[in-house]
Amino acid sequence: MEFVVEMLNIRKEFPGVVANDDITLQLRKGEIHALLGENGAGKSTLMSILFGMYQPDRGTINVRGEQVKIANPNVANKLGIGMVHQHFKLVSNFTVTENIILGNELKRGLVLNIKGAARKIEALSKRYGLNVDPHAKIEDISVGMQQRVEILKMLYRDAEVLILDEPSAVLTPQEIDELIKIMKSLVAEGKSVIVITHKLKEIKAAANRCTVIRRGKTIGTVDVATTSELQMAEMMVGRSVNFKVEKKPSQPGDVILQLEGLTVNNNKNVPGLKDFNLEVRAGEIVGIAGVEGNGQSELVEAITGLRKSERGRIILNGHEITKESIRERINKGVAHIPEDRQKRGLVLDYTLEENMILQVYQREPFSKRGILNKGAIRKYASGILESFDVRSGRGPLSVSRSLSGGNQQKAIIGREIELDPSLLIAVQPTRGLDVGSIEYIHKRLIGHRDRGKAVLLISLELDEVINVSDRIAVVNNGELIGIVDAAATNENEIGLMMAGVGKGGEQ
Ligand SMILES: Nc1ncnc2c1ncn2[C@@H]1O[C@H](COP(=O)(O)OP(=O)(O)OP(=O)(O)O)[C@@H](O)[C@H]1O
Repeated sequence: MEFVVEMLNIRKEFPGVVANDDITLQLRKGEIHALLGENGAGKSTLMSILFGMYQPDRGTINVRGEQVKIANPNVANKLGIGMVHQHFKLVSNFTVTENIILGNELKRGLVLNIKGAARKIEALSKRYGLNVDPHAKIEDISVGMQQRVEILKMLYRDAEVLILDEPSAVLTPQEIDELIKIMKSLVAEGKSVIVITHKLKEIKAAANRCTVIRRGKTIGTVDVATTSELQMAEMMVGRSVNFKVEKKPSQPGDVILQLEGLTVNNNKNVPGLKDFNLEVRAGEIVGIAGVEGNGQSELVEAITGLRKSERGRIILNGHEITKESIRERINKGVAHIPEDRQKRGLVLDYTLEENMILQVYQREPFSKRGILNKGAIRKYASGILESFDVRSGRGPLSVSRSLSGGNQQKAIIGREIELDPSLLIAVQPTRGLDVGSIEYIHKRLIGHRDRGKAVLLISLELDEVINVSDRIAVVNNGELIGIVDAAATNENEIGLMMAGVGKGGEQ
C-alpha cells in the first residue's frame, strides 16, 4: 500500500504535558483521512509538526516513501503539504488573487502577472468546484468562501496533501455539505486530505479512514464505512457515550428576561433585529434557531450591552436595563458565553486563573481595598477548571493561549456558569468540543435551568437547539417567525420556519 505521508512514533512534549506520545498516522494517496480525538488530545500539535511549525522530540516522517525533516512551513510547501488553519490568514482589503500570490510570488520578488495568476486561480476554482471569484475582496465574501480561498492557496502552490484543521467549525450546515463535496473532488483528482473534526456525522459522510487519538496516544485507525459513530466516539473518550440529552420537563417560573419591541441595527446601520418580542422564564431554556446572520448577533449584543438598541425595551427581573452598561448588566445577573472565544471570551495572554476572575476580581474575597487575594483566586479558578475538566499543562497558571481550542471553550463556559447568573446567554456553546465534552456541557446547561435560572441558547446546530431547549424561537431576517415547544417539533418544521414560513404554513 502506498502512503503519501507516514508519521511514525511521534513524540512532542510541552511544559507539563506530553501532547503527542508515540503517535502513528499513515495517509494513503487519494484518501480522506479523519483525525479524531478529545479536546487537547494532541491533534493540532501533530498537524503542526507535519506542517513544520513544531519539531518533534522523537519519531520519523516519511513523504512519498522518503524520510524528511520538515524544518518550517516553507519546507512543507515544497514537499507538497499545505494546511488550512482554524483562523484564516487573509488580508481583508486585498482581493482573492492578491491574497493567493502574497507570500508566494510577491515574497520571492518575482515580476507579477496578476492577470495570469487570476486566470490560473479561476481554472483551479472550476476544476475543484470551489466557485470563488478571483477578483472579489476578502472583506466582501463569506467565511465559507474565505475558507475556499485558503484551499485555493494550497492548490495554487501545488499541494498534494491538504490538512484541514476543524474546517467545519466556522461553517453553516449548507456550507459543510459543500465542503464535503470539495474534499471529495480533491481526492478524485489524486490529492490526499487529512481533516480534523469533532463531528462524527461528517466523518461518516466524507472520510475513508479515521485515526483516533486519546491523551496524546494513538488508539487505532478504522475504516469509516464499517465503524459506527458510537464506536468511534467510544474509542475516542474511552467510555460509553450517550448521544441523547436526558432531561425532565421544565418547570417555568417568573419571567427573567423580557424583550419588548426590540429593534437593533446591524453593522450596516439598518435594522438587523426588528420589533422583537420574547420572554425567557426562570427554569427554562429558550433556544434561538435560525440561519446564521438573521439577527442572532444583534439580539445577543443588545441584551449583553455590547450594542445599543434603536427601539424597544429589555427587562431583566422586572427592571429595565435597556440603557445600562455592560458591567451593570453583569452585576445584575447576565452572563454570556460569547461566539468568538478568542476575541471576546478570553484574554489570551493572561493566565487561566486571571481569566477566571475577569468579572469578579473587584469582589471579596478576591480583593479587598485594591489588594488581590491570590489564595482565594487560585482556589476559585482551580475549582472551575477541575469541574469542567479543562486540561492544560500548568493548570491555573497556564497562559490561556497555550490551551487547545476546546479547552479554552470549556474554561469560558465554566467561568460563566460559576457566576450563577439569573440569565445565561450561551452562543454556540459546544462549537469545537468533542462529544464527551458536549454531553457534559449540555448537562450543565440543563442543571442551571433546574436550579431555577433562565438560559437563552443560540446555536446553528439544529440538533442541539431541539434537544437542549424547552421552547424554540425561530428567527428569519431579524424577525420572530414563531415559538414552538421543543418536545413537539422536529427539524422539518423548524427548517421551514427558518426559511421564513410561519407556523401553520403562512408566509
Ligand atoms: N504551544 C504550546 N505550549 C504549551 N502547551 C501546548 C502548546 N500547544 C499545545 N499545548 C498543549 O498540548 C496539548 C494538546 O493540544 P492540541 O492543541 O494539540 O490539542 P487538540 O487535540 O488539537 O485539541 P482541540 O480539539 O481542543 O483543538 C494540550 O494540553 C495543550 O494545552
